[in-house]
Amino acid sequence: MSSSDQKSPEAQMNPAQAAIEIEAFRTQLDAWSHAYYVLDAPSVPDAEYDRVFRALQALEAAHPELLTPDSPTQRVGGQPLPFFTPVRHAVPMLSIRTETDTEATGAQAFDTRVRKELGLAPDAPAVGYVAELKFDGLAMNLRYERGLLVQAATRGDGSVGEDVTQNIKTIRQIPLRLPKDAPAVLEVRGEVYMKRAAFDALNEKQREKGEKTFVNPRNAAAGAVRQLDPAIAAQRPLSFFAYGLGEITPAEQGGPDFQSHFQLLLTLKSWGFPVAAQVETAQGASELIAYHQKIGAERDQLPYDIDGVVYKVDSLALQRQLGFVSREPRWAVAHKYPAQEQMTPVQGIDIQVGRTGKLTPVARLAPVFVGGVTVTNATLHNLFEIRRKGVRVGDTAIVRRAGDVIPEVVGVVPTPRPHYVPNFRMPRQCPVCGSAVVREPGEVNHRCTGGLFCAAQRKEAILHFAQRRAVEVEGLGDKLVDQLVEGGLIRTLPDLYKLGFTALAALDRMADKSAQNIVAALEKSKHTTLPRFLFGLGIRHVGEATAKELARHFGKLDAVMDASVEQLLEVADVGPIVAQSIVTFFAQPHNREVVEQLRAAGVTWEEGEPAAVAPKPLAGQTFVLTGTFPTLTREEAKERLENAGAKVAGSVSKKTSYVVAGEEAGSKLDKALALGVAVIDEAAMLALLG
Ligand SMILES: NC(=O)c1ccc[n+]([C@@H]2O[C@H](COP(=O)([O-])OP(=O)(O)OC[C@H]3O[C@@H](n4cnc5c(N)ncnc54)[C@H](O)[C@@H]3O)[C@@H](O)[C@H]2O)c1
Ligand SMILES: [Zn+2]
Repeated sequence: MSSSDQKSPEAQMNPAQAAIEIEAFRTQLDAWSHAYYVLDAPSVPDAEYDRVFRALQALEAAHPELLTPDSPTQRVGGQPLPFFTPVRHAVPMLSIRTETDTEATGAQAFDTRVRKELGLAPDAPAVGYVAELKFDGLAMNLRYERGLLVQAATRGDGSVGEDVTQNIKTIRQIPLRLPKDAPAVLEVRGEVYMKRAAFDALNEKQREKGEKTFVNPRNAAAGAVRQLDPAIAAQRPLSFFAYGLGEITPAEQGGPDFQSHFQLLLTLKSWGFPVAAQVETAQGASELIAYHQKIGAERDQLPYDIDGVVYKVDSLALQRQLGFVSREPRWAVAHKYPAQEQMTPVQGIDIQVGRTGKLTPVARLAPVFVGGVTVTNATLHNLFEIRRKGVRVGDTAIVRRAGDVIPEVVGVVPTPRPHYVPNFRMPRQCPVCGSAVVREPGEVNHRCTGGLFCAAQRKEAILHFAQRRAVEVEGLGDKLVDQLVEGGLIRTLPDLYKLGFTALAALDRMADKSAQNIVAALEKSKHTTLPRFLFGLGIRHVGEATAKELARHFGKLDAVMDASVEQLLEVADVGPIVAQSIVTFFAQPHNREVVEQLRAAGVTWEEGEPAAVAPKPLAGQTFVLTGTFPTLTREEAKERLENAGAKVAGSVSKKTSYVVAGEEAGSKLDKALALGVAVIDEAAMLALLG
């Protein structure tokens, strides 16, 4: 406490009141810690946890008689999970004191404290430090005996961690064997983390499968490390950085005689451990401040999350002299940056239409400072993510912004809603163009079907139409399309053919010669073919090959436009999803108008006669699928069979033509055998498909 007469609000509280407050804070922090450390599923952002943690620290400081050893402020981490073998650490794994001030003064405060503890005179030389990144992952103790990795353990509660050796062995960066000069016993400490790109890819995959996503890379890494199945851990790409030591053969017994932390890190590197390139030595507070600022500016560009930097006294002799307080060393401090996750109320949910027609729900937020910028909206990805995370208007969202990735809502803080709020629904019509919104079976995303007309999709539509494999307008690239659309010269595709030399030549950075070339290219593009034109319309799932088949089958554009799902299904290569997509596309009046305008603008092709319909090889046959196939997923097999005209049913009956059985086939196989239905494997099915 300062010597001033003014008492802090904590100190003014009477002891009974303080005891109640303290108890409430401890209960809250314990619950959050359990979710965070034990379940790997944080329920609030770190910033919120830290805020309550500091409030508890302040109360305990003002009322030291209420401090108990079981307080969250006195403990490290969480209980180890019972299904891992416990590992008692030879040297405890502690926490690091956090300098809460994210400004430069944080480094100053640390240096002042160190100098005071060491009893240095004001004119004594600057203290030597090492400055490192504070990786946002989980701490790991790697134990090597006679050069071999024998055990990897989590921090756990600091004294007892969990044996996760099998999972850690899947991290390629961690050496399994050390060079000859490594000591007989060596424990290396460092952080296991997941790179942001790996994390984004993992979540993207989870999202596509409609499965639960991870809140942040730390959480994903912790979940992977504390995974019972090493095969799953191996699929989650993890990385490692070394930053310190646990037990080591003493110098008297032939171990290395390190003098400084920096020397220790260099040696770890020489033994094959990854050490961050950003580790630096620094003299005194001013160089620490400079380091904090430099890394702060680079933070967004780093391929992994850091939540701050760590300063350590470099001399190991001075470290020993400074020693430890209950849960942290006195010779190190973490100096943070603005948090990458914050809480804020959701004020509304808007829909954004992307350039390919995907509808993305976006949370409109009360402005919040996160990851170094003020954020007012954050993506919710898709309807299923909203449902899974349980986000409704009025809820308090946890918003994450890391790197230059767009901010996202990773969850909500579970709090009761004061009144009933309906579940969010996706609109049935595109908010930009009014066309029908669809979601295909097995897909998580909703899409606008007005591809040719929708203002959100116009750039994409023009580029797709003008590409070489479609209606080819030579010289019409990305930049020019941007210029034309943003300058208001083109609203829909047919406007392309209204562009004259004068309008083009008037554009910025457009030479007369280039303008002439574009006019000529546009003229030339008017003579095209039906397959190119059909492909150029950008109908979802209609690629070049399908466009060719459609043209061959129907001969004329109008026949394609008016075809029913059944008629489309007769086309080789067209299954139910493609057929539905074509029908929906031409059911949008605006898409049809655009096609008419293109024809009116003079786009022509030679039409042909419809081809004689070759019956599909498996028309009239019914298949039932069961078990896991060696090469195809069930969905793929179904699609292939349906494209070939077969029906795929869910249960076996006398009418079933074939049961395709894979590994671990279930009761359907028994039924087929009982009814005498033909049972084939995947290879035989592929043979039938031809
Ligand atoms: N959101 C929640 O509900 C919740 C709950 C509990 C804890 N937390 C968060 O956990 C953190 C507190 O945990 P803590 O006590 O482990 O402290 P800490 O994680 O802030 O600091 C200690 C850890 O830093 C790591 N570290 C990274 N880089 C390092 C480096 N270069 N040198 C040394 N160590 C390095 C080590 O793993 C070490 O264990 C806080 O950020 C807190 O917000 C959050
Ligand atoms: Zn639209």
